[in-house]
Amino acid sequence: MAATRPAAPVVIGVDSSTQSTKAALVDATTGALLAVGRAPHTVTGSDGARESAPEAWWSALREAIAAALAEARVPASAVIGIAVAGQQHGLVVLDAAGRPLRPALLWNDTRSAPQAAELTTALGGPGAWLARTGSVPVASMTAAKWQWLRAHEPAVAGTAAAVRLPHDFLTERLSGIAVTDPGDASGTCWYSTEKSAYDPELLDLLGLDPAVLPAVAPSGATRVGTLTAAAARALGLPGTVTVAAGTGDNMAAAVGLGLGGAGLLDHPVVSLGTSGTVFAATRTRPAAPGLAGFAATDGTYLPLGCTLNCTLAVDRFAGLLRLDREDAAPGDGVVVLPYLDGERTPDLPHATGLLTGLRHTTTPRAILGAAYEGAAFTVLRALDELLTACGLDPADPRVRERPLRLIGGGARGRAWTDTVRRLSGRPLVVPAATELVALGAAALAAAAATGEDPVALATAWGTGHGETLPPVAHDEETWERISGVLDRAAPALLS
Ligand SMILES: Nc1ncnc2c1ncn2[C@@H]1O[C@H](COP(=O)(O)OP(=O)(O)O)[C@@H](O)[C@H]1O
Ligand SMILES: O=C(CO)[C@@H](O)[C@H](O)COP(=O)(O)O
Repeated sequence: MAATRPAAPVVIGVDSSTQSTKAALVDATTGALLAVGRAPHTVTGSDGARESAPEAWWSALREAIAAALAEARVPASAVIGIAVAGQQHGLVVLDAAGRPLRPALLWNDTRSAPQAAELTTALGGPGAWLARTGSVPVASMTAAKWQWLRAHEPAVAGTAAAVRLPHDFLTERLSGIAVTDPGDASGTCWYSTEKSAYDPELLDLLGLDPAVLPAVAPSGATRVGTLTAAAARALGLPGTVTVAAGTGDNMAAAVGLGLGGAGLLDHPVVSLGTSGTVFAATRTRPAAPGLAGFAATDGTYLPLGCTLNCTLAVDRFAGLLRLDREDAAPGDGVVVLPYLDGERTPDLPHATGLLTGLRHTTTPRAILGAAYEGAAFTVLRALDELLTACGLDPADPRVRERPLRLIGGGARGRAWTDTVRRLSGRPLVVPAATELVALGAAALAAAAATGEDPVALATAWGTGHGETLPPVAHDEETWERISGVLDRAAPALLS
């Protein structure tokens, strides 16, 4: 019979993202990853709609934790803390008993684009929003989703006793406490990153009663309570387990990478998942119209660019072409703008995919390669915007030689890393740990249980360490070709 592990204290970091829940079981002292349990999510909807059932996230969380505990053969009594990091922005509306009134409207649901535009105008334009929230409303932001709900389902909006984000819905299921954190709150567009509090005038504008919102835990204060008796029973864990405030998935990834706000533009991060994101930790409050000016978990900031079409869109091209996702060649003059879900960066919510540059000699592999190029270009262009907003010249060789950290499911793929290297011309650091969001959540959980600093813990654990891939020549020809197609096509893709 195999020996069981000694019961050293462990923590659970949960990544409840768009496509799945991942639960990382981590040694609270060394940061060693003992096991990862997974459970898939279902996303429904077409023509811009994207919804998931919050109860299914709760079931997936239970399933993923049970799988991780079983795999590691760790006794439940060893668990001392838990934290949830979730996909950002989703609108969860609950009745007075905490039951969802309808499926959640997800971050990549673009039906709220008209409401985002109306909100932008109502406050006096992008500058007014940037000054208060750090972000201009786009379809992804929770405020736009709330307005969509008020316009299309007023009875549901009118009866909502609680309004939550995905991660704080789950945190409340665990702890019984209605609490969110500054990072995820900053993705609502009703939280002021200037004042570190909900903005009463914005709540008025949105007709939102503050009583339906969770409290915002102060920056850096991660402990909110312990498991409720019902949650402890459902998870098979002791009721003494500390529950942390948790955060949004991108903020948790920053914690997992040990990013905490000091001179951190040295290491901008590119995440390749359902969303393509680019972010960096900064000490100054960012404000650029094409970016989200999020707060981080610790009182610093996390300016971020986010695309709607990354790994899923490219996998769709591989499926259509009946190719393996790694069976791609450079685009060879073909340009794909893979905006199958509309797009957020650039703000083209009604866009559809575009394919141009075909010849008799074009191969399926080149079309797939062009899809990778189009998706990577869109993320990397947002990186240039981010660097510019932070006062850096993206073309400066001293800036170009700073490594990008590449994370998310796509970072495991050769075609992705090759394409990002070629289109960025930058060195890449690919962390050996694949579940940076869950590991960041685990650091938040360990910090909540022990009182230590989560970023310092993740740094000591070394979760961000990985192989450095040297730069390859920047493929300027492909970059300029895609850039030209996007500039010419954008007016047509607007409607
Ligand atoms: N080995 C791999 N090579 C390339 N892509 C991969 C690999 N494994 C997973 N992926 C991609 O990762 C994506 C999921 O990434 P993940 O960061 O977990 O997404 P999310 O957090 O949005 O749910 C899938 O859409 C898939 O395309
Ligand atoms: O909307 C954003 C960031 O602003 C997305 O990054 C979501 O947070 C979803 O993340 P993934 O499921 O792709 O990890």
